[in-house]
Amino acid sequence: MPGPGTPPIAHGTPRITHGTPHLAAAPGDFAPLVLMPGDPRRATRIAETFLDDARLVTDVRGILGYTGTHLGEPMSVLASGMGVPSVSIYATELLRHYGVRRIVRVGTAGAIPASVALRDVVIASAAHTDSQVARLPGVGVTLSLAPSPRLLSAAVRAARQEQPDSGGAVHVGPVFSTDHFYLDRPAVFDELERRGTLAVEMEAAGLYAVAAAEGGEALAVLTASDHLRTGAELSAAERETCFARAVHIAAAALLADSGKFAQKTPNRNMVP
Ligand SMILES: O=P(O)(O)O[C@H]1O[C@H](CO)[C@@H](O)[C@H]1O
Ligand SMILES: O=c1cc[nH]c(=O)[nH]1
Repeated sequence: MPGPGTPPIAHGTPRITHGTPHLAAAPGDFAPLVLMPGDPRRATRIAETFLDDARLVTDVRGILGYTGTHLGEPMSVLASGMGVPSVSIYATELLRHYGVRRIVRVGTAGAIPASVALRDVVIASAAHTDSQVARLPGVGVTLSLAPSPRLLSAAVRAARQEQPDSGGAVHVGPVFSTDHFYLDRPAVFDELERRGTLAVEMEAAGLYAVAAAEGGEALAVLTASDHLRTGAELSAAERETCFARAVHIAAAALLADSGKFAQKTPNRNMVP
């Protein structure tokens, strides 16, 4: 308990003595560029297949984080868990305390319109949401949650440069980040589809909101793992493996003009 005269520790601004409340990594353990899948097992797979010399840097709550290099550039991968609160915690701690500059989510999503097929990639140029994360408390403002323009254009460039036989289509457009995985709301999806929304998932809006608040750059590159209209879906095993194209595009976006992202000094709140 704080003694008399001890300033209270605000919720969300913990006094850090060892890592952060949710990451056990030491200062400097994360690279400035981070790939962020939802699933910890996907984080391990990305570390094994996309990073050279990857080492585990955190495993608190089973949320696995690794750092290595990709094409010679330091790069990390950290799982986000599911939903806006979870991704917001990890993105905030990375950007605020570990000197991270860019985070690209590599997630799965449910396709909404018939034009998006299973295994297609969706680059989220905006994130609609039913989460409170889009509200600026007290001032009556709803935020437009959008990715970093630089990462978005780099991802689109990388998708255009793919080999013609590399798989299904790559789409660019708005997605819906919802707090509800199981709520059956066909009318909501009809309205969103009319407004050009390509897919539903659960984290992009939270990531974009945190990046805006913390001054970082973010993007979400999603793979359609199921289709809301047809009910078609990938197996759990395929969900784990079919994201390679999305990760290639995401890594290319992270590396855009990355020369300027030499490892930053970790935030002074971080006591080793
Ligand atoms: O596969 P990930 O990245 O976890 O993304 C999607 O899968 C989870 C739901 O099954 C949610 O996190 C949703 O956003
Ligand atoms: O959040 C998600 C992810 C995949 N498919 C969905 O329908 N929702």
